[in-house]
Amino acid sequence: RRRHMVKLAAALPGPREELPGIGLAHKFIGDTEAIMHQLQHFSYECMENDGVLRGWLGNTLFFVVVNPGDLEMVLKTCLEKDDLHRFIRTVIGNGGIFAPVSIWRRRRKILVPAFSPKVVENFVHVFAEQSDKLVKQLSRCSGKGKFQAWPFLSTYTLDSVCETAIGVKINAQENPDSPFLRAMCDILNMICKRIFHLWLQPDWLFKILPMYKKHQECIHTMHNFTDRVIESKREELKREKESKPEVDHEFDLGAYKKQTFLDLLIHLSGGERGYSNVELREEVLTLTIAGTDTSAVAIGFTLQLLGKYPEIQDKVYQELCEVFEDDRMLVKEDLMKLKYLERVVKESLRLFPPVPLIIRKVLEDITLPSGRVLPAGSGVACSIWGVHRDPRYWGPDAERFDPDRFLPERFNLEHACSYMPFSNGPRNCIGYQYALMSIKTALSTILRKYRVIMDTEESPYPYIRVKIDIMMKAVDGYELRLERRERDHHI
Ligand code: HEM
Repeated sequence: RRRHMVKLAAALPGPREELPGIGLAHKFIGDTEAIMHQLQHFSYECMENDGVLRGWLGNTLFFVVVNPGDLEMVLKTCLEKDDLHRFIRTVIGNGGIFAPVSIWRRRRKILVPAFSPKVVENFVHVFAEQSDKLVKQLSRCSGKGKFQAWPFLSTYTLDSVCETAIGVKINAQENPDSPFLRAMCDILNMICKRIFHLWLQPDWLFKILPMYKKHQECIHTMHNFTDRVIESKREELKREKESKPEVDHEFDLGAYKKQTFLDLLIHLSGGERGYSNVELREEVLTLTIAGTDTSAVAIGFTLQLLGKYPEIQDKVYQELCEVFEDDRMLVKEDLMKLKYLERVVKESLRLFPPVPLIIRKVLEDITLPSGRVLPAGSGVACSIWGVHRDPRYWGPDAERFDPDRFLPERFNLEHACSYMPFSNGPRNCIGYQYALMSIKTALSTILRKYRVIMDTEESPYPYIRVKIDIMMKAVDGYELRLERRERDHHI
């Protein structure tokens, strides 16, 4: 099988920097900014090689793919996640996102109705309340020069996810030192180090390092917190059932409109005979991890882009003035009206996708629509960063920040996979509508109150230094300045 793999690999172009024996491993020893830079570099090299590039990492064979036709096939047929994801399983076990396909199928089926638009739009009031808190927190920094927006944005998304997923107000925005938040940040950082630093990968070695103790403490904190919430929810449901035995407990989405994901998962999986407490914890933690940093990153990049291009920010503000005639809280009907803001967010997700690449495993040889063959046993890195910036599909000004490319009359992509910040196919992001609502609510609330100021970008091609930290994040922690809008109480 290995000989077969080597033979097929040799038929495809590889990067110039490959060394015998170690392949490209020497290219990934730098910090997370250097690693992201390499990944971008391979994506561009991949574009030059007709959309597919191979590379060895030690003994493991990987392919980078940016051809949208090929990507569609990979995302449809290769559903198994790469082994690198095993490090995150120490926290979320078999939670949907990285679970083996055999477990994932059932869990996805249960999760789909919980994310139906009818359920998700009922969370908008949570996003609006949390955005209001965010704006209050930001007032401490407005008019006081540059500051890092990241701690404000990530606590906004964590508070929103915790309230909608488990119904608990953890108040991370007011208490950024909360043990759960600290544990989540620390564990994600350690997992990222393990993914990219080969020497931290063997379990036996990792267990004797000082980092291991902290790793276990973080897991304990996160599991303990979630377990307590689940136990109290079980008791609440039991009490409810005892007090109203005559009520029909059959599941009805309409009746559960105001419920959290935890309520929905208990009911959709079959109530007392459904998910065990461990399965519930795995699913809840998956949603927390999948939904927190991703949306915060998207808000951060969009704010920085608007700071760099004030004329685009003015247009967003204009639209906000038209939709909000006074200083009221956002309601779900407003979101549909914010069409320009939506184009801005989509364009920001195109140039700065929070998940810049997805890695899947090839279990059987596959022949791609472009004719290339990926051998069984290899890994495929689907480069979202690459496909979003390929001039072949986005034109010669592919790297220009131009929200109007999403105008219905201009947006006519040949391939669905040319734009896929939320991935594509059966394992795509289940939370994309939730994410867009949360992002638009936060941005519209911030931008009604404040003007974002950055050094304006002379070039139409925005440059932001980025690193890979599970998600792709700005190196500077989303540094910007805020200035209060003069007519803040009456827009
Ligand atoms: C801007 C924000 C977000 C981005 C860019 C994003 C991106 C992604 C991507 C690219 C994947 C697919 C990975 C793959 O194909 O292998 C994914 C999966 C997933 N996302 Fe998101 N996501 C975002 C927000 C959210 C939110 C808010 C939630 C939940 C509250 C969420 C829950 C999930 C889950 C559960 C999966 C796993 C789906 C499965 O394997 O069946 N995401 N996300």
